[in-house]
Amino acid sequence: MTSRRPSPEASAVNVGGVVRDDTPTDEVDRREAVLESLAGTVRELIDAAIRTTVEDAEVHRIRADLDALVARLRTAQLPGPAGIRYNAELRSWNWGNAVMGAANAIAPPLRVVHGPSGCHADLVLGAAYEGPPGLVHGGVSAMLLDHIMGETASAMRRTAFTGTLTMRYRRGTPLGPLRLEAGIVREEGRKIFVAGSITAAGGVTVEADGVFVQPAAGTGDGSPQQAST
Ligand SMILES: CCCCCCCCCC(=O)SCCNC(=O)CCNC(=O)[C@H](O)C(C)(C)COP(=O)(O)OP(=O)(O)OC[C@H]1O[C@@H](n2cnc3c(N)ncnc32)[C@H](O)[C@@H]1OP(=O)(O)O
Repeated sequence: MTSRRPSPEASAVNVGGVVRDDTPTDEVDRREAVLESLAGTVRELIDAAIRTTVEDAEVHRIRADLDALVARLRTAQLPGPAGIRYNAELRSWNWGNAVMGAANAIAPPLRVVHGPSGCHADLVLGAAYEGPPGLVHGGVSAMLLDHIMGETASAMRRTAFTGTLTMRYRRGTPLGPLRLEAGIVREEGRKIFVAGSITAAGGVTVEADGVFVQPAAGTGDGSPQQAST
């Protein structure tokens, strides 16, 4: 059975940087699952490439095989980054997002759970996220907190950009299972103040405070309320 792919060039209308794309939701879901599966394997590849100890000649043979696979993927591709798309049902998708993009093997990926008092996410970080030996890179911690705090500020109903993000690294964050949490502290006009944290087995490792700013009316990015940046 053949299946149609979401076809951004055919049906996309650009609305202020976010693209209206009338691909039906069931096709978006199907394609997302396909790309997510590919990203999972590429994520394994990244981890394996970091940790392999096979001999040099084998590394060269594997690289040649991978070069051929990359060429096959590039026979049909977008002209640039994936961006954010949404359809008439306000199903949005941002498959290239650095933190939670379904097609992005660099993304951990983050699965954010929205609750009554904020958001949380459980994830496991492996060798690809190392900074100090055995510990999470500080920039990765900031990236993860930026995202979950931004989602918390946005609350699935408004656009809010990171204005200022302040990190306190209390102790090293070990690679492995982690929990991210974020909650709104207060709001003042267009500013939303958010607190966030990373917790590992031994307790809190990183705390963050952020000011997220809703762009002034008429200067938004045109996205539907639930589109993620
Ligand atoms: C479901 C959705 C999920 C979404 C998840 C998103 C997670 C990811 C979040 C990100 O990473 S967003 C990408 C990183 N951030 C950016 O690229 C933002 C770049 N900067 C901007 O777009 C603008 O500078 C910004 C929207 C932040 C503010 O521009 P405005 O023109 O709206 O600000 P304006 O000068 O009118 O100031 C409005 C208020 O915000 C305050 N403000 C402005 N910039 C600020 C800043 N940078 N930090 C703190 N406060 C700031 C400013 O003082 C003022 O406070 P008061 O009302 O009390 O006077």
